[in-house]
Amino acid sequence: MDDTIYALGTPVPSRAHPGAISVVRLSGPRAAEALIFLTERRAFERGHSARDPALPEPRRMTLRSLYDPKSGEAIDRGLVAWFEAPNSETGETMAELHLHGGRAVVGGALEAIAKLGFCRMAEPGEFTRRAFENGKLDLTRAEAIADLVAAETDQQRRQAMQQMDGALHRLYEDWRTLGLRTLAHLEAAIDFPDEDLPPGIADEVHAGITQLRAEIAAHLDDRRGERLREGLHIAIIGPPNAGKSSLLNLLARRDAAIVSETAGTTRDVIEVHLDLGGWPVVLADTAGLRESGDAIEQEGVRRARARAASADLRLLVLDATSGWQAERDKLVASTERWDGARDIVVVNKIDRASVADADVVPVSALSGDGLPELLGRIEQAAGALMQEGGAPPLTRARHREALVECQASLARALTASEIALAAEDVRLAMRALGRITGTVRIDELLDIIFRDFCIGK
Ligand SMILES: Nc1nc2c(c(=O)[nH]1)N(C=O)[C@@H](CNc1ccc(C(=O)N[C@@H](CCC(=O)O)C(=O)O)cc1)CN2
Ligand SMILES: Nc1nc2c(ncn2[C@@H]2O[C@H](COP(=O)(O)OP(=O)(O)OP(=O)(O)O)[C@@H](O)[C@H]2O)c(=O)[nH]1
Ligand SMILES: [Mg+2]
Repeated sequence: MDDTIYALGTPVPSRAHPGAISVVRLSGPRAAEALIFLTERRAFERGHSARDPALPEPRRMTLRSLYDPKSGEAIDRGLVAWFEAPNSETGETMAELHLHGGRAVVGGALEAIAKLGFCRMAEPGEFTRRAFENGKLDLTRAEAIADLVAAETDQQRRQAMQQMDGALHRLYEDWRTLGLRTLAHLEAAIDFPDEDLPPGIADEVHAGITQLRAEIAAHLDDRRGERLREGLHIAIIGPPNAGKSSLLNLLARRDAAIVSETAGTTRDVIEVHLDLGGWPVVLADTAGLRESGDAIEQEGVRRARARAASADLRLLVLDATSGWQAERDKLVASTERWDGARDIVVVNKIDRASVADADVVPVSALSGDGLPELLGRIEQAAGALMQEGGAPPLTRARHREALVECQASLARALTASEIALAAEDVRLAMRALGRITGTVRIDELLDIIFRDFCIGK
């Protein structure tokens, strides 16, 4: 944390995408000093102090030339700003160089900083990690920043923003406060072993733990957040040759899957990522469902069934020209987790046979007829699955694991044979909760979390 770190905060400029502007950020005790040496020609040789009046007012963008500290050559003329600790993103002194985009400018600026000899390149996520270390944000907010940068759809961005505002942090800290209050009751009872528990305390402890368990259980059941981060999984299933791959290509607007008149063309699961009405979707095409003597096709059918079972939503695609009602009844009955109220039956090839049935969505993957209606139905089903409630959703496997551990400890506390053991279980449960927000810090965990960030974040 004593180091002054620096990194390019914008994408690496390439020949194809030089970028109009590139931003380099520095953070640490010598960031302001670096800015002086970079913006005052020859100051580096002469020597200068961070208190030098040549620094612009903090938080004020100022147009300056940027010089190589060794040669004195001008590298660029751009806007610079600095932030005085602790009033910055990281809580440390920070400086920003807003350069012209382009590889030579950015390369020259990074080299110039390196030549100062007292700054080093930042590790992935190191800026955000410093913000965490300096108490600017908790781990759930730090993770929300990574999610915000990764967000590709409106709904993903909304969720990340909600988490960045501290919605999850508040939820988990409120639970911890409740648990710690219960723990205090238990500890009071241990400290006075000769006395009976005051009347009502045992009930209060029991009620507190039970309430906590119920709230955490409801939160664990809520898959909205993880679905939104990872994408809603939709599986296209149906008999061979019904036009499943054709439909996937139509929805993806590209030739992602091979289409042919031969039944049994698709064997592997083929995934495409789509934005359907703001919902991130992972749409999967699968092998046609039929009994087959071919071992490879059989494996494809096994994968298709597995995908149908694990998906959040299923599209059953049938062929309008060949007894689709009987096929539908058979496949609906044999598909695990089929939900008549939510999953969608699509009857394809209506360019060749008309379909009048209010319970199915008629389409032609060939002509595109019925596509708007199908998209409407999918968005409606996605909306129902992701229905926004008041409580912020669980968003990460890391949080889920800690909450599952918390639940197990609370369950043990309820059945513990001694008060001291119950107290220890509640203490463990609260440690698990504290790990989510970082209130209980574990260095290895921090390494893992911030390693997944991009450099410069
Ligand atoms: N130029 C620029 N744009 C950027 C960033 C940046 O670092 N530089 N950010 C990088 O992520 C994001 C903004 N995040 C920021 C978070 C906190 C502070 C900050 O100065 N916080 C102070 C003062 C708060 C205030 O004035 O209300 C503080 O917390 O004490 C700045 C940027 C997005 N845009
Ligand atoms: N007339 C007509 N033909 C279609 C339509 N959709 C698909 N086809 C044709 O039906 C045949 C099968 O299409 P695919 O998309 O490969 O069918 P599939 O369900 O993926 O088949 P498998 O991968 O073998 O299970 C191809 O010859 C397509 O051109 C449609 O809406 N109308
Ligand atoms: Mg296919």
